[in-house]
Amino acid sequence: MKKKVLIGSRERSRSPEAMEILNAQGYELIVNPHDRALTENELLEMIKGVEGMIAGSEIVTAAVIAAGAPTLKVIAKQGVGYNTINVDAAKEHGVAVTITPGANSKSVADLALGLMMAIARQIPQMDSSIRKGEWYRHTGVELRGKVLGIIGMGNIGGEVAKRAYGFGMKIIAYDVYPRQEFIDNYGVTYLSLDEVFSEADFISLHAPAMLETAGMVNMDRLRKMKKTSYIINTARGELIVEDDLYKALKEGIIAGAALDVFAQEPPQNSPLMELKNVVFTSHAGAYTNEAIVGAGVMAAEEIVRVLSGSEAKYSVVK
Ligand SMILES: NC(=O)c1ccc[n+]([C@@H]2O[C@H](COP(=O)([O-])OP(=O)(O)OC[C@H]3O[C@@H](n4cnc5c(N)ncnc54)[C@H](O)[C@@H]3O)[C@@H](O)[C@H]2O)c1
Ligand SMILES: O=C(O)CC[C@@H](O)C(=O)O
Repeated sequence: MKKKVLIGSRERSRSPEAMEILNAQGYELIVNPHDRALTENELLEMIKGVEGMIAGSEIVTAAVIAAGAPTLKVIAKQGVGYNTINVDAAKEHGVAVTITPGANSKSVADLALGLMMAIARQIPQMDSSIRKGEWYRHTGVELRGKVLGIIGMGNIGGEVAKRAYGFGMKIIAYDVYPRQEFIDNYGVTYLSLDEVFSEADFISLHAPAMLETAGMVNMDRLRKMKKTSYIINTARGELIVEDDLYKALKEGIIAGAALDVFAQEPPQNSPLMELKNVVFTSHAGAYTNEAIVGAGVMAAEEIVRVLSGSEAKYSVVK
């Protein structure tokens, strides 16, 4: 009997290269027919009898993993933020969970810099004002000479530092594991979390969503920031207390924000939408042709490794 593999990732994040790798193994592919994340009910149906799964942004709950057991052997996240997968349940059922480190870091870093420039020069605001027939020149600020604070200096944080260094920014960072290569290559100075918040002109978040980071950007930290400073979040919505950010933006405690990720996606009736000093993108950091192919291929290779009896290369189940 053919081994079944569920492709959970939505249509536009699927790469033909990844599908070819799986097809070449003779697997039967069960494919998410939608251009959206599968719901829990859909997953509960589709996971039955499946041995491997490529996961996109859908939430893989304990119930879904239990419904896939004991056939399910591996869930390969096409991406790096595995807070969407119940890893404890996977461990309990002997299911490997893998990620694709580095595959989308350049794309996310490009977007973080794009957002930084968008808020520094008010690019979206000018675009919408011209469309209304106006001709208003916003005065912005240069990135050169400004202090960039990076929270979470891993693969994406490192790529952001590389780009910001090219722009002549001074880079400070907070990470639980400082890396010498970033000090040597981009002159990064590691500081405490509170020092980064008080010294930065721009803060870019790149830490994973976990107990220790949930709500790390709250009113206490926002009040430590300069009134002229900006915050950019391309990591996870859980890192920011959105009500506090709204208040800080509305009351001029900070100058602006750019958000690719939200506590609830898509955001529903968020007061942030009323504000002019915020720029939004739709969790699109990893949505480039290059990252989709890179991460898709890495995820497919993990499925093949595990289903052919080898060890996964990038397992997150300890
Ligand atoms: N917007 C998007 O589409 C998108 C795409 C990819 C990743 N992401 C998010 O970005 C995050 C980072 O991705 P990455 O590839 O750089 O991962 P990574 O593992 O390479 O880097 C994460 C860094 O955060 C550090 N860290 C861990 N705990 C911390 C803490 N309590 N405080 C500060 N730093 C801490 C780690 O030491 C590591 O250096 C992912 O977890 C994911 O949630 C978002
Ligand atoms: O939800 C997605 O498809 C993007 C995944 C991305 O956020 C990641 O963590 O790598």
